[in-house]
Amino acid sequence: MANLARMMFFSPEKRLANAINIFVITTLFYFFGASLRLIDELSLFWPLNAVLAAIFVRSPFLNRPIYYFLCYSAMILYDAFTTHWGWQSAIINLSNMMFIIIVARLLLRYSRTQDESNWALNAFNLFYACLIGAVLSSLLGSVGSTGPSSDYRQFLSLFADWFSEQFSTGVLMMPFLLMAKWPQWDKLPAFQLSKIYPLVAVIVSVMASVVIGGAGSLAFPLPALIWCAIRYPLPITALITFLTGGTEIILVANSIVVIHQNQPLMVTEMFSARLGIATMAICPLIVSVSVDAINRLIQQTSLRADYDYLTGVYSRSGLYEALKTKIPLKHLPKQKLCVMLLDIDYFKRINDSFGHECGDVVLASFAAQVRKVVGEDGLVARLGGEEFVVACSTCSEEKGLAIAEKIRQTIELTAFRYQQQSLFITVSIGLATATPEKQTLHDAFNSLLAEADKYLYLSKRNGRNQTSTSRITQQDMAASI
Ligand SMILES: Nc1nc2c(ncn2[C@@H]2O[C@H](COP(=O)(O)OP(=O)(O)OP(=O)(O)O)[C@@H](O)[C@H]2O)c(=O)[nH]1
Repeated sequence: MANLARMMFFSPEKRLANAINIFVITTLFYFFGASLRLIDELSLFWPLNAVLAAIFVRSPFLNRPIYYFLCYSAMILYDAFTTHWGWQSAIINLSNMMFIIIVARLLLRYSRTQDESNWALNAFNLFYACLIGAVLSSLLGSVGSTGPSSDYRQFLSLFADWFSEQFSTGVLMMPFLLMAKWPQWDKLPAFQLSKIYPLVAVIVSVMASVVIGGAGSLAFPLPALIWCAIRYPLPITALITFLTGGTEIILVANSIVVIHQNQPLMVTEMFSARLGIATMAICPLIVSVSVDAINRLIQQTSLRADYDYLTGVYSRSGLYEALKTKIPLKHLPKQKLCVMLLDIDYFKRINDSFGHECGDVVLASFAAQVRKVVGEDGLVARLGGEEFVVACSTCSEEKGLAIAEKIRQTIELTAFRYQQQSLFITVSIGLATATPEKQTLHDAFNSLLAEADKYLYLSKRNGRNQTSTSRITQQDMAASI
């Protein structure tokens, strides 16, 4: 949703559109918040501040005084038309702006400087940014609306109410608002009943809170939420956590979850319940971001281990993994396994004459050419240095030789570009072919690799730029091309 929302509503180039959109969104959410205030059960939420703070974080170019001023003006205008608050409206809305600006600025400052993949730290940042933003804005709001000479207890109760509302709404809503992405419907995984178990567990645990009651019941959904964090993507976990936390707050405020015998709830109890729910809500989020970070790390590590960084072809270990799944020998038992060992001729001269960087460029282009010739029929890997291996299944030894010769000729005719120069290289190839019968593919490959190495040595010794193999004569070679 980040990119989509940015494309639809905000863009660094379209300042007028940004100004109009920010004004309209502020007015709409102000209206929405004011409407929630009319419904008793939902009057505990003021989502505008969290929504605007998330918008300013997701579109950092909006963090300019003019856009802040437009938000503030929209709030003041809305109040002017719909309330009789007078000067108090200026203070209350200033306190709203304070939360929005502090949270957005803190998140932009401390989350952006960190490694993007270090989401766990970002979740902590969110918690502390909401805490600081809520304390400061509630102070201003409560002092401003009660006045300096008012009753101390009235101020404290207003502050507690204000602070717990801002903090809990921020912590519950912002993770989802910051991470939400527009779903790619065509890529959604198939439905499986087992996938909804964590969600069902959340619903059951909330119901258990209602039945059992007491302050401890507020923590009942925590294990189920952590289960969600492990099973679902980050934005989904953030959404479920937000809905669960919001539901709990509504249930407690309306005495459906009874945490205290003396009803109605005193402000300090509601204050404590809200803070508790918000604090609980951050835990699954931290688990979720940690799981996300671990998954990314595993993906990156296996990518690094399976592929050669410079050329993009398989590494030695990646080739062994790919052999298990990608060579279709087991489906075609008569097929032959063909292993070619390729070594660029006089590669040292390229490094010596044009530099190591040029050598790297040639290696990468060489690998790309080999991949192009081999196509989907085989696997290409770099064993190290300027030595590569190709493994493919063919119907005959001659077909394997034809592929090897096609590679050799393509390399010979290719002009490798480096800066303004064209370089020409040749490659020597050793080829070994067999029908793996009782051997595993892995063992067959290893013995063919050792055999191909001997033929490669022959190719080098006989003058390079040639393919050597067993029983095949020069006439066969000529015929196979
Ligand atoms: N640029 C670059 N050079 C590499 C890399 N890995 C190995 N080399 C160089 O590849 C060269 C291999 O040289 P040799 O083993 O002597 O082989 P050669 O010069 O190709 O000669 P023959 O194989 O006998 O035809 C060495 O100079 C290595 O430093 C790499 O990743 N990048």
